[in-house]
Amino acid sequence: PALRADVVTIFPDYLAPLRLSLIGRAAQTGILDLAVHDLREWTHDRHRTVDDTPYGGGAGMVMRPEPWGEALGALVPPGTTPVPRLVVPTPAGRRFTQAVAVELAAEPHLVFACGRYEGIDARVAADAATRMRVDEISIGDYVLNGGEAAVLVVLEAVVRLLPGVVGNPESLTEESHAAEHDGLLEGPVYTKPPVWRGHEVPPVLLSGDHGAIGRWRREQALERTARVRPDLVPVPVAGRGLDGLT
Ligand SMILES: N#Cc1c(-c2ccc3ccn(Cc4ccncc4)c3c2)n[nH]c1N
Repeated sequence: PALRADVVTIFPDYLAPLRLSLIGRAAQTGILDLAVHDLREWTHDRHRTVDDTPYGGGAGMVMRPEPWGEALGALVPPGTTPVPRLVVPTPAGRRFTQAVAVELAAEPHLVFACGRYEGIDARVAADAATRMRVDEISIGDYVLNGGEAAVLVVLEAVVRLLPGVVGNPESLTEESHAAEHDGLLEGPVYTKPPVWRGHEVPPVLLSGDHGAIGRWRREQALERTARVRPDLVPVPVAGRGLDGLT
């Protein structure tokens, strides 16, 4: 497979959508080797306890280190090659961006640790870091109840970049946030009919003049990016100007 992904969670059913559509097909065709594991497999008490009260007090519960240590030890036994990257979703992580998705898509093996409660005992990541790269990531500046939704987001963004997953790989270079699109947002898209409820498709798109169409699309991307995400608009670099961006 191009990518092996292990997901450890106390809610394995939450990852069921990964069996659908593009990601599901990638798993079916062997591009992706996906395994979802229930953390409680690595508990030994009658109640299969995965959490406990936080040292230092405070609200909520913290995930105990022992089950995680055993789970990661089972999934990444000493001597495992290639050494996987441990991806830990957390509100306190580095921002997950398309550039990070490209980085992760180059990895042969990813292990995802889905936390719940107030998070995972910090010693789990510290201990794992002695044996593998640990990447704490956040999918955005809003608060979720756990890491599972983040894993769905990250895996979708990563797997679609793998060769053979998306029908037309060219589409990956023309989309919003793609480096090949200078990180700009895409402009509007249209299909048949040429007029719908009185709304016309911009005539240039029906002109067959591919130079004019390319310029129009560029202009639309710049205009939309400046309006919706001014932070993404490239600034002219001294001496390089906006080559090709105007
Ligand atoms: N990625 C990502 C995230 C999360 C996230 C991820 C993992 C966990 C595990 C536990 N929680 C709950 C919690 C813990 C501490 N503070 C607030 C909420 C999580 C939230 N929230 N928002 C994001 N963008």
